[in-house]
Amino acid sequence: MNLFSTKIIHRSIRIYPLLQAISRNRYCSRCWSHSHVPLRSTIPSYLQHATAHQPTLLPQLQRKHCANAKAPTVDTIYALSTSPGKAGVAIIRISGPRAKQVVERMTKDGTDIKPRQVYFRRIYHPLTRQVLDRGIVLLFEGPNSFTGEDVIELHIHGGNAVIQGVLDALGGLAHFRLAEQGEFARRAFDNDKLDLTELEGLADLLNAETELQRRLALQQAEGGLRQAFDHWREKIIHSMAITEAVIDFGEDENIEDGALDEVVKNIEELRRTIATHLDDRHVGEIIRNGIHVAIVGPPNAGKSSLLNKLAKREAAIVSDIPGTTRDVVEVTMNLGGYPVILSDTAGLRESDDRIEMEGVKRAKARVELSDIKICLLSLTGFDPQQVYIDPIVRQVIDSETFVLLNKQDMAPGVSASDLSDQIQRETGAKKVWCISCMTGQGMDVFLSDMVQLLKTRFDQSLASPVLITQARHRQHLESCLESLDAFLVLPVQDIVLGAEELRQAANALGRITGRIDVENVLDALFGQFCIGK
Ligand SMILES: Nc1nc2c(ncn2[C@@H]2O[C@H](COP(=O)(O)OP(=O)(O)OP(=O)(O)O)[C@@H](O)[C@H]2O)c(=O)[nH]1
Ligand SMILES: [K+]
Ligand SMILES: [Mg+2]
Repeated sequence: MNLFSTKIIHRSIRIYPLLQAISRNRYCSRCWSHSHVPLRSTIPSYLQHATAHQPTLLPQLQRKHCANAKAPTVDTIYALSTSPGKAGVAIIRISGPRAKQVVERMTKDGTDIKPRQVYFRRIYHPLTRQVLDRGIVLLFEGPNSFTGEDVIELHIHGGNAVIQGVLDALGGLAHFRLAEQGEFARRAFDNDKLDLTELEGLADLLNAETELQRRLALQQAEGGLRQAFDHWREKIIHSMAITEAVIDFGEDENIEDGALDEVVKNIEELRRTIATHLDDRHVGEIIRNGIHVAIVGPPNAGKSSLLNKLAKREAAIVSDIPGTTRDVVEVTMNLGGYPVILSDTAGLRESDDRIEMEGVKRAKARVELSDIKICLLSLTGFDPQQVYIDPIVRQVIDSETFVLLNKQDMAPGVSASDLSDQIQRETGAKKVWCISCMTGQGMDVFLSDMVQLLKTRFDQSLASPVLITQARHRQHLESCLESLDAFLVLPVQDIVLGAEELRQAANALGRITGRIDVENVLDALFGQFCIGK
């Protein structure tokens, strides 16, 4: 069966509907890869590819995937999906072609089980018929399950012997085996239930420590990024189909005038969209990884005292000896829902002590890497008439720095607000507060102001549905942008090169969602999952 013969194509009055068909069918619907189709291919040749890969064109052909797609899995896998250890309830998840056997062989009357309904059943050993436990049995029939295969969940009592008994019994069934780390998620990916960004979102959701990280991860796990990236990729692929049709047939033959102008216009628009998303001040990545806040300042200002106060534990050594802290001391904390990684650093000063100078070097390096810089100064012996800040400290204060004047308890006569204003003017810092780590004075105001500042800095960007959360996404988006730019500067005659640039751009987006070149990313990703996920 040849749906579109070359003859029909040449005779077609309007090539656009056909181009749409091509742009849909030309790329393997499974992997969206196009690399195995020669660039200067004829329409029949890509229809040949399309029919082999696109079941809607030739339903009698079994759905065949190209090399990027996975072979069907055979083993049925099982694992404890809840945390190991004693608990009220434990959930064992089973996925694979033989999953239903669990119901048939390990419960009585197993045959009457309907998908997505809850059954309270005795659970038996399939061979000895010994009762292992009583619990809930749930069936999710493929493809409407997490993995896309038949999935059984057994909710049993969370005692070690019960769990082990049921796991051992499952191991006794033929073609059943314990799942590897992240294998359930892997099957979900292989069965097109999730793309790479959704998997990454899922991993982040399991690791989320704060409200904001949870929100961000959930948005991504639900396909927020996939939709955007796929949509952009489709736009490029559509433009590519038109470009290649022009290569094959020339703009004069049956192709609407200005087809290429339309392509250029679309690509320019897409370029702007992607550039806007890249210009996001790294908000998504910062929230995902934690906001790095560095505390710097002269020795004995109370930096370690501040860190301990905020962390609510004695994480760093405090003493009245200047130069106590040498290494960078890090604590993670939740500041009003924002994930913060707070670093205490060595006091900045010139010294003959080699180890202390190494500490100073590390302090400066940490300041460079931080998203937010807090410079702590001591009010002991501070003379408001003649403010002196050591040049080595002054160097790190810029218009983005927050200054904290500590030990307010040691300067009782000084007006906090007047002094803050004065120091702000003199140093050009972003904002100045007076506090005391000893008495807790001024601490509430400082913390609520900080949360407000974080809100101002992050919340607007966080509302965006397409937030780049990983360096990996940024890298591929940048290379996509580079290819689009290269396409846009090419003269019209270089249309063959232009099509190649578009292909590169589409591939770059495909790498984000895992349509192509995914193996190395997958290995790293599945390592983050536990056995039962
Ligand atoms: N009176 C008073 N003393 C404080 C306050 N904060 C810290 N101190 C004291 O100041 C001294 C130095 O505190 P640290 O926290 O070790 O100071 P640091 O800035 O980490 O010092 P280095 O690590 O040596 O750079 C200690 O004796 C603290 O108890 C405060 O608010 N008021
Ligand atoms: K100290
Ligand atoms: Mg210290």
